[in-house]
Amino acid sequence: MTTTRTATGTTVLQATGVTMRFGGLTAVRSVDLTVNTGEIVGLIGPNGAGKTTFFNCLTGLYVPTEGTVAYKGTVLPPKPHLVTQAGIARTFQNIRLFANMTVLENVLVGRHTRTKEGLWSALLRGPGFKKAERESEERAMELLEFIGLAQKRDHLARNLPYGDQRKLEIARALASDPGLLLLDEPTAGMNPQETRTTEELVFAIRDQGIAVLVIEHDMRFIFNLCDRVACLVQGEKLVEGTSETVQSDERVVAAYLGTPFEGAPEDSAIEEVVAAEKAAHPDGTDSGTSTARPEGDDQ
Ligand SMILES: Nc1ncnc2c1ncn2[C@@H]1O[C@H](COP(=O)(O)OP(=O)(O)OP(=O)(O)O)[C@@H](O)[C@H]1O
Repeated sequence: MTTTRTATGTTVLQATGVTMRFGGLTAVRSVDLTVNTGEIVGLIGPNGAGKTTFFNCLTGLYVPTEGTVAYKGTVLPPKPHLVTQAGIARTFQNIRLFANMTVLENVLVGRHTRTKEGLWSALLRGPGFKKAERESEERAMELLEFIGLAQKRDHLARNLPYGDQRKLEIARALASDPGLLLLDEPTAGMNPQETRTTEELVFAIRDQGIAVLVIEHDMRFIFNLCDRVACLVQGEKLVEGTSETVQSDERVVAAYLGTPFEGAPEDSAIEEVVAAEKAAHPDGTDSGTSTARPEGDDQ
């Protein structure tokens, strides 16, 4: 697979002031984000930062409390099928395949937004329907070739190894011929080899002219892959920039590692206490300051 970059250019996705409240909880607060053609953009942030909620706002699963989502300059109505029809496809954090359908059938399901034949045409199986069916199957097979699952077209989805199931989800998303693909933790649960293959696959998707926005916790994957990275913390966009900028930003490091709480003793104070304890108990007997969990404390 090639990893040649295509030129970045026009704006594909423009999210403006997206806010999502659940009762008293603001899961996403006034987030702006753009993705341009030819780009792979990463969305990172600690657990509960609002990444998936933001994806759900982009794809019409949630109606944002405030803000707009535009695709190629047109503001999208918050309805998943209209968002897909417009040109945005996604995968989910947890695999959502049709387990008892074949690999090919799963991809064909993803084609339905691009087939124009209606109910009567399908029931009567007229020439128009048969032609559309043939074209859909050809496109589905092209996609299976692309992701390397053509040989397994007749396998049931549930019998595929985990890494192949994740690939199949991506093929199904690509079946709607999107201009923007949203990937929610595509490497979750993968071994390093599978992660590397996924990285190559995402580059290849980008090289086909599809912009990509990806949520991921694997920082090595994100920083290798992305042209730009945005970091959400507690629903707000904390930092956005190149991989180099974001990975060296102290606020991002602090958000992941946790900032010291107010009033926490400084390192020098801790060292003083430890030294005093050692002096009082040079033989190493119990100092009473052990950090071991007390028996029966299972918090
Ligand atoms: N449908 C919902 N109703 C109420 N609260 C929700 C709902 N969906 C998400 N939340 C809350 O919104 C916040 C953001 O959750 P979200 O799943 O978007 O975070 P995330 O960054 O994707 O986390 P993770 O990395 O763990 O997947 C969390 O506090 C979560 O509990």
